[in-house]
Amino acid sequence: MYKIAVLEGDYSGPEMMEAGLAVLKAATQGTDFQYQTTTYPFGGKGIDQVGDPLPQVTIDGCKAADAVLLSAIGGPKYEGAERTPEAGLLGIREALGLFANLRPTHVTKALGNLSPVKEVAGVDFVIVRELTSGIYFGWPRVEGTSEAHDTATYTAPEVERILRVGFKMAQKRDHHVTIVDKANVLATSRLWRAVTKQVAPDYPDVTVDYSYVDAAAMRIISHPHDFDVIITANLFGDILSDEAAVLPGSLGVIPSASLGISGPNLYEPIHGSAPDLVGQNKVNPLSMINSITWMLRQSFDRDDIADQIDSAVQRVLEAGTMTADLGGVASTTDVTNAIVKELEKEGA
Ligand SMILES: NC(=O)C1=CN([C@@H]2O[C@H](COP(=O)(O)OP(=O)(O)OC[C@H]3O[C@@H](n4cnc5c(N)ncnc54)[C@H](O)[C@@H]3O)[C@@H](O)[C@H]2O)C=CC1
Ligand SMILES: CC(C)CC(=O)C(=O)O
Ligand SMILES: [Mg+2]
Repeated sequence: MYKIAVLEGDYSGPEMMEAGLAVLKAATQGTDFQYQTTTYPFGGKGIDQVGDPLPQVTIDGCKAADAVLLSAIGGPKYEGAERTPEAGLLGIREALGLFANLRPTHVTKALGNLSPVKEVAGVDFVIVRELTSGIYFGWPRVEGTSEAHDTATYTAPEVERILRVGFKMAQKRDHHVTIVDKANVLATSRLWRAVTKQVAPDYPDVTVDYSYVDAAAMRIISHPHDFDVIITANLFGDILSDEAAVLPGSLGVIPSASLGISGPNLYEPIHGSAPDLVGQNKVNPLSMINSITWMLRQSFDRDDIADQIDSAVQRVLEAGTMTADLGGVASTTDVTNAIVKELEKEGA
């Protein structure tokens, strides 16, 4: 019996988690995939329930699980809290040692026509984002009214381990890595380049190029077919992955996987808690559903079940059942129920 830790999120987060778990249940019904979910207090819910966005019970429960599913946290109610939901999010990534965050941009046939950008069908790249260091974690941090400080820090081993994740991934894809940095300004970026030059010879079948982050931001939209694996620092990966989400038409379809050295992986949509959509049955559940298929493949080696969900999703999109962010008129539950129905047809 696999153990899945569930962190259900704030604002629109729980609606997405409910949709994702309904699809997981339908897809695994009648199979030998046995699992139990346990929900832990986390983020804004952690603050509301026990006064802490990341209580110890949640860290312990996640560490003991086989995989963690997380739906986005945060929102207006928690702005200015002493310990914010976002601090809890950074904390769980650190506590589980999840240093590699994989964020794919894959424009399938069904999504190709929905993009505001031209000729994007077939675009397929992955952003490999360093997740537990850089400016989001650097010290000192000084919060002030007349002056404030954030510190960007990287050590060579931190850079090396994320580079190796990206290079190995490129070996299984199109053998092309782009390092995105700001080496014309930042010392940390120059360290990334120096470490890349040491690591790259271990992967002779992979071509490496470098792009400053400002130019990369433009090329992701103007020449998205140029990329295969982008490896980049925490802050740049956060920003560029939201930008890249424009290519398949919406943030609401992009999943992510966060991997560590050992212990459970964590799967979550890349976007936030969409407070503007809360309670309206409008949020796109596909980013959560796609996160769950990734979990089935990566943590449980169940490509068979993941493939069934993926094809059910494609059929539902091709039939035009989609939420407003993709230009449709369907609700969250319409999309979820349509996917469940497709899965039930397969199982029948
Ligand atoms: N992993 C996490 O838990 C993350 C949490 N956040 C937090 O989320 C809160 C809201 O942040 P925002 O800047 O508003 O970003 P957001 O990603 O929640 O929303 C940005 C825009 O995208 C739309 N959107 C996002 N997900 C969608 C979906 N599945 N379907 C349809 N539309 C969707 C929203 O409606 C909004 O218009 C903040 O407190 C932020 O700190 C932000 C990013 C990641
Ligand atoms: C909310 C932040 C802490 C992180 C973020 O935006 C992300 O991981 O995408
Ligand atoms: Mg983000």
